Amino acid sequence: MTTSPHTGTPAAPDDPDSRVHVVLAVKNLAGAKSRLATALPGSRRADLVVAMLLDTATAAASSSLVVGWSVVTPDPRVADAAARAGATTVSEPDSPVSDPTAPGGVDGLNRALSAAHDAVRGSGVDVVALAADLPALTTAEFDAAYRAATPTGRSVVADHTGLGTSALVVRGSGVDLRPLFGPDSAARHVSSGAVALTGSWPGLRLDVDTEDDVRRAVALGVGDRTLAVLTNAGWPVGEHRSRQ
Ligand SMILES: Nc1nc2c(ncn2[C@@H]2O[C@H](COP(=O)(O)OP(=O)(O)OP(=O)(O)O)[C@@H](O)[C@H]2O)c(=O)[nH]1
Ligand SMILES: C=C(OP(=O)(O)O)C(=O)O
Repeated sequence: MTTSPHTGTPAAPDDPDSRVHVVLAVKNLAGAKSRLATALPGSRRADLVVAMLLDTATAAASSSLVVGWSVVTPDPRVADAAARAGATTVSEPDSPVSDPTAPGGVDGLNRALSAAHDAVRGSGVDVVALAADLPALTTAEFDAAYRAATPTGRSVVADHTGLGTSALVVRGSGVDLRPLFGPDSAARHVSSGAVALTGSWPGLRLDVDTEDDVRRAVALGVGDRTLAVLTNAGWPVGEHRSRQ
């Protein structure tokens, strides 16, 4: 996306194929990345979630295909950071969960992504629902996955475990996102008609949930914000490679 660095306002698209809107969802920071609780204290985990979101979004939004990106979150710090980076922020949809600080479970994530899709559908864009924890994602991988996606319908990029979903791509007018994130979401997306994309995209597939995932991401090369948080937290980044 060609944007003003200060306002994030999309400029005139410089690629005739520019028509992609990216949507990302992040839950309340207090409950985020709980599987990293033994590796990083709460404040560092929160910093890491924000950093990974911004590194992920920056890699995607740097694509000439991308005309905009949205973040759905109930968390004011996430919303503020996303807006400053140029995102449209979408309000978290109402949840049947009574405690407003509790994440809405996977249904919360799917409701959030559907709300972001609803906000842009009808404007003629294709949509990529992207995991918000892909700090090794590259713009080239994002472009390749979008271009490999079926031109009319849904396509899915499984994560590096083969079980989860890194990206759900919707191309063509009138196609529903129908997000089915959660356990075994890759298989459930395929069962519901999404085409499984088979490209070799290690950064796109590497969603970071565990300590091992952090190590894998550092080995691949993470974005600047993620690297800074990990370095400040004393994480052994060693001879860090730049994200390619
Ligand atoms: N907006 C929104 N995002 C959500 C919600 N639930 C999950 N997410 C996001 O969806 C992605 C996957 O969520 P989870 O696997 O439940 O949580 P996580 O923070 O990645 O990791 P764990 O706490 O270790 O499970 C993360 O980016 C979350 O922040 C929700 O109810 N609303
Ligand atoms: C919810 C998902 O992601 P995570 O691996 O973060 O649980 C998913 O892959 O559907």
